[in-house]
Amino acid sequence: MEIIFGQNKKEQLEPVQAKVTGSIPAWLQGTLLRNGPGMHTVGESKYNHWFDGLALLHSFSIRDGEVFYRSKYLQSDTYIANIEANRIVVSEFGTMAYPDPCKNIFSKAFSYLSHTIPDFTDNCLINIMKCGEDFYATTETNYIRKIDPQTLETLEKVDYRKYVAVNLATSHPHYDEAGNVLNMGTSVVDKGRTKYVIFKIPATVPDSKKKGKSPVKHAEVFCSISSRSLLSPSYYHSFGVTENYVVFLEQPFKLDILKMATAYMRGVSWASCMSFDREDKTYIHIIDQRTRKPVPTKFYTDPMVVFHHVNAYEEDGCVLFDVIAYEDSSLYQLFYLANLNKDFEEKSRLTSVPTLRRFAVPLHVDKDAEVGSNLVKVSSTTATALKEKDGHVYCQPEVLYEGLELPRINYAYNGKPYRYIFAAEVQWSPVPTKILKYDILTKSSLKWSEESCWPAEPLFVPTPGAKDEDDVPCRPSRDCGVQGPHRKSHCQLSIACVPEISAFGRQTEDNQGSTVILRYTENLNY
Ligand SMILES: CC1=C(/C=C/C(C)=C/C=C/C(C)=C/C=O)C(C)(C)CCC1
Ligand SMILES: [Fe+2]
Repeated sequence: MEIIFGQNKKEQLEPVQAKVTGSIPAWLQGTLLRNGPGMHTVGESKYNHWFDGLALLHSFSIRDGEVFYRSKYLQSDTYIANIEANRIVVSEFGTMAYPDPCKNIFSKAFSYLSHTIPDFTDNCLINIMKCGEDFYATTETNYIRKIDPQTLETLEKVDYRKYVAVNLATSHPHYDEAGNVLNMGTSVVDKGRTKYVIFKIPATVPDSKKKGKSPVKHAEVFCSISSRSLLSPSYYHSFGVTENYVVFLEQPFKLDILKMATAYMRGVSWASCMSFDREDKTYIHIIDQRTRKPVPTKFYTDPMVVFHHVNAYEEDGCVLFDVIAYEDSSLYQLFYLANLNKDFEEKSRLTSVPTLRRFAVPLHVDKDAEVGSNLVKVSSTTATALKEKDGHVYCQPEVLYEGLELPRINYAYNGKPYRYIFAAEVQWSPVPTKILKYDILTKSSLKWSEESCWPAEPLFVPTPGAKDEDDVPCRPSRDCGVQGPHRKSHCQLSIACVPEISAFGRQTEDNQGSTVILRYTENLNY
């Protein structure tokens, strides 16, 4: 296992034809871009954490039932500095590194309170973001890297801070129908304030301003929320949107800015500056997109750790939102490469299973409502919101499903009432072995798995012109190749099962690496 996780992956610069089992429907055309860590050893030095690895870009070009795969390392300043020095010289999430004294491009790694935050890595390994016609590799620092989606070449480095004051930003932005990007970031100790900043990147730039301008240069602050604490803002990996609101969880999984400011001197990683406070609460901020202001009521729930929001929508005066939640922050712990050893499947166990929780937040709190009464009047959920003496509202979720991560939806339903979640099934081990289609209405699920296969984040691709949320209209023997009496379920799931972070892993017999497979899951066992 250690070999599979920690082994440096070879680039595949020339497109190679993938072996396709089953048949890919004729309408599934285009290029799927993926990102993830690919190199964990440089010279003699090794990263400590799987999320530290140097970004390897993957592309799957799908046309006429054929798939061509290629991959290329992101030529970030971090990658180039490491390769030139033949050792790790830039700090990542779980590894503190010291620059080459001669070429110290990332040398300003500590400073004082007004410039508390050091210069971070541009090893953009987490996701790919589309801004207008441009594609960017992203991580959670202030840097993003433009890439060429065809050749996977690395283009310019963009520093968000030039346009919006954020030191950190999520890798899970939202997109509206026109392709405008909505993202969130944290601005640390800026003019005496630490705040969460919601910002927009327009999909298109007005003609007059077009010359050489990428949409990111037109990023604008949409609104901001003060952090509860100047020196310990919450860590967050994603957020939710409905048609009119933004949902932000200020969770008790926090960054300690003073620890971060001294981490370089103390020789400890950024990860060691994050902690989960199980005595604290999770604050739920609901921001009205029309007024650009938070709904004034203080909503909160029990302490939890959320990485992925699934979806959110408005119903009967409430914002309903679904998240994958943990009881603590042990997930990050498991991805230390030292833990991903041979006994990993037995020994490396989560201390809580990721659960799908639905929250209901009442938008208008009746002043006359009795203390202790449930303000949620939505019949579709058992989630509650109890009014308290001080006017605060305590939200308790409905647990919908236990054991899933890497959730995706039909994105046309983002922010809207929806029914289906596509995810990876995760029980006690952080490595998924099944793909899941969860039906929120019937609370039932369908699963796919195959021996020695580790599926990654499944992507839902709707059939052009599809009517149902999960629809792949079935044209017997044409698209999905299934003969005889036809059930829609034969080809119901158009999942392109490919890696979210690192290559889709099929354990090879000699355990010497992973083969990339694109699998059209027409053989889901319903
Ligand atoms: C480098 C760096 C960071 C990197 C975080 C990363 C790389 C997070 C990856 C998260 C993933 C992949 C979550 C999946 O659920 C921080 C802590 C933001 C801040 C300090 C600098
Ligand atoms: Fe993620």
